[in-house]
Amino acid sequence: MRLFTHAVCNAARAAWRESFPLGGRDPARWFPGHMAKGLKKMQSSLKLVDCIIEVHDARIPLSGRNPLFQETLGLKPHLLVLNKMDLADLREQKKILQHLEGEGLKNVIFTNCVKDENIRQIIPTVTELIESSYRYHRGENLEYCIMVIGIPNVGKSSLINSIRRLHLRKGKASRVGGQPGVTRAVMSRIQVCERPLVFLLDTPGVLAPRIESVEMGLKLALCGTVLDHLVGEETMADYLLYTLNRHQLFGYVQHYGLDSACDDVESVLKRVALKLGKTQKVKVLTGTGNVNIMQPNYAAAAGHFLRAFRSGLLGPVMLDRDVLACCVDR
Ligand SMILES: Nc1nc2c(ncn2[C@@H]2O[C@H](COP(=O)(O)OP(=O)(O)OP(=O)(O)O)[C@@H](O)[C@H]2O)c(=O)[nH]1
Repeated sequence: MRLFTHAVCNAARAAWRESFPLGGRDPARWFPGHMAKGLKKMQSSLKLVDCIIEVHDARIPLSGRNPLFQETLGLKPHLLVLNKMDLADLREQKKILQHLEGEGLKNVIFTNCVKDENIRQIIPTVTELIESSYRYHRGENLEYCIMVIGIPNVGKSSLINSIRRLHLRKGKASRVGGQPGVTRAVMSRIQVCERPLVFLLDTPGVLAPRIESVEMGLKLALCGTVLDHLVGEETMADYLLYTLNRHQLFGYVQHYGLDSACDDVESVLKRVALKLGKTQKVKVLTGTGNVNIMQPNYAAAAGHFLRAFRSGLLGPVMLDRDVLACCVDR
């Protein structure tokens, strides 16, 4: 423990990169441009639904949402669910809510689908929202149909399963997976509650057609909304390291048994690889011919570093801290 405290003190004194080298990267190449079909299908199902639940990742509450959702599906009452709250640093929750309210989003709930946290609030909130939006009482026997939308891998299917588990005590109805793109089509209605009678529609994740900046692209990639190999695991690991250091989140030092925090991704990944025994034989040409040497497997180490972050082992993170810092307190 003393060792770790010492390492953190060293880290706090160290000079971290002020910015991340973004030049030459083209996020347009990371994000697939074939999601328009899903959005069209969602639009055509819109007449069947009373309300929209938009799920987004609580680690990026202010960025990366698809603006087309508001444009094409914005006619219906809208609840924003910021999921994966267990992985997010929510110390500035009030500021986040203020900022979202400024954008016209008054109905926001933070959830954790793994532990069913705050899930109980969803049905009463949406039914109240529907009743107040349509300004008439729909009666006891009517059913509600709600479409669940969002970018890939934010937990749309998990949310549906979680609501269903809580209200109906039934198992999974929608497929869940750690990779983006598990749900590929707008699904048929899934009953999630008996009283009131509520059906949810699961939909495929739809990313914005254009990513505003490289940094936003990297944040979206860290949250797993795009396949890692399209961005490059080592680039993502470097951006993760940069973010953790700037936020003074030095959990990775202890997690990987490093001597101190460090801003050089190659050194960190080398230590990660050695600790995990992830080394590989590489042929090197020397004056006496080819010799085999053992080298750290940087790709495997980067993958491990990303998985540790995504499962919360490196501590909760707020990737939108820079955006929040620009928000004016009201
Ligand atoms: N830690 C944590 N993980 C979650 C939470 N909700 C979902 N997950 C995980 O996130 C991953 C994606 O969940 P899905 O429910 O498949 O996400 P989706 O939005 O339906 O994904 P697509 O089908 O790609 O659009 C899975 O590995 C889930 O177990 C949460 O609240 N906390």
